[in-house]
Amino acid sequence: MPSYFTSSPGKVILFGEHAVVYGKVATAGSLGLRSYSLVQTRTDRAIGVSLPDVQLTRTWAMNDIPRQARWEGYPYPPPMNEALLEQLAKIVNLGTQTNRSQAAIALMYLHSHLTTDEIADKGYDFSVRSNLPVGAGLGSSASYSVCVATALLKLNGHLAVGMDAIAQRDLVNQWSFQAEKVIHGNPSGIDNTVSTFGGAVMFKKGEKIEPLPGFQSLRFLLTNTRVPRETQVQVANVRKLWEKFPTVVNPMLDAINEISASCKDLFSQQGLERAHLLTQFGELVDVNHGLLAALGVSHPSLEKVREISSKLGLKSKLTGAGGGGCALTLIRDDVSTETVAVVKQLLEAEGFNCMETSVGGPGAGILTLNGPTSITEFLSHEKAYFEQGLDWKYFV
Ligand SMILES: Nc1ncnc2c1ncn2[C@@H]1O[C@H](COP(=O)(O)OP(=O)(O)O)[C@@H](O)[C@H]1O
Ligand SMILES: C[C@@](O)(CCOP(=O)(O)O)CC(=O)O
Ligand SMILES: [Mg+2]
Repeated sequence: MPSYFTSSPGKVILFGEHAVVYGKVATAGSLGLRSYSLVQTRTDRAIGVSLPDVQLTRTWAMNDIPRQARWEGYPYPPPMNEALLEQLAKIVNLGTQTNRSQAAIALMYLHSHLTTDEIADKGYDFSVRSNLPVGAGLGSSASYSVCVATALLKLNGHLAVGMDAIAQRDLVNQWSFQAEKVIHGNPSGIDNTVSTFGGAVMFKKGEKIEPLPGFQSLRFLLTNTRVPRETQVQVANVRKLWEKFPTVVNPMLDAINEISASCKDLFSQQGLERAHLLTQFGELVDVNHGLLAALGVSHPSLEKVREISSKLGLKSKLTGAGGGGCALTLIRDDVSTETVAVVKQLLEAEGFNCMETSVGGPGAGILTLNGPTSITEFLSHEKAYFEQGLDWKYFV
């Protein structure tokens, strides 16, 4: 049996986080930071799981994990099975609401549906490591979910030869959304969609994504405040505010929707000077942050990023669920290298972690290797190893 490496990117939400959960439009792009997974069969009917980023190494006996009978629409996901989730939480037995347990339950939920008799008879090892910070707003959960979905679909032969690239990615996207549901509760689907398909897009729940050409040329500084937070908690807090004051919150969500619409207008205006485009983009960044702060998802550390960057004339907003995690700062073309260096220095002096990035790279990919590979070797190599001259298939 071959081994499969899979890889999928994190994402950055430029406009529209939280509002997107309520059916509003959001704008997002894939990041250069990615997660990588390795899956390969065993011979002893066990599932070996190694997730070093959440400190989990554990082996389960195949017979201990229930498998679902085939359902209508197989292999596309059936509606979420809450009873199965509860059952898996007990079997996995890693506590509730911990990073490790959510990751393991999401994996087992997909395993339960996708594992064929042939693979169940052998067992498999599954391992993930990521270059993304976990729980910082860059979509590590979605990137992890896409790796799980791609690996299990491929291992079990569901990404059949002859299935076209779009259909394959659609299947991966649907299953990674299920895994995101296990981790987040009520995700919009934007993170797994961007991680699966890559690129820079406008996203609205239930609609086809719309590519945004031109975004690849934008430069951003990402600042991880290192203040931990969980997406699930931030999303639930916004929900409480919305339930309490719907007439106040709904217009705010509508306003956020219009930010993505205005952004799209900016990029489609013929002849608009780039300097003007970037200035206006920065103004939208500012407005979006203000609305998110009003929804209660900012944090003193995120306000600190805004204070420091605005002193040097730069616009920042929180990105992802907020409450800590990462902020995004637009680097206009006229901003000098020295200015960027000063901002970074000031932010890092606060204990934050900065990186420059652009958005819109490739989505999920698979690399098929012949014969077994050592997981230890896999885990000891950094990202570069996987990108050196290897024939990744991005389903295209
Ligand atoms: N590399 C990884 N290995 C295992 N689980 C991961 C990994 N990255 C993310 N996760 C899962 O995703 C959760 C974090 O998701 P979330 O709170 O949505 O933050 P983020 O903004 O990073 O997506 C973790 O608790 C864990 O369950
Ligand atoms: C807040 C939200 O819009 C994005 C969450 O992103 P992250 O998990 O913080 O990377 C939630 C969602 O869209 O499901
Ligand atoms: Mg997430």
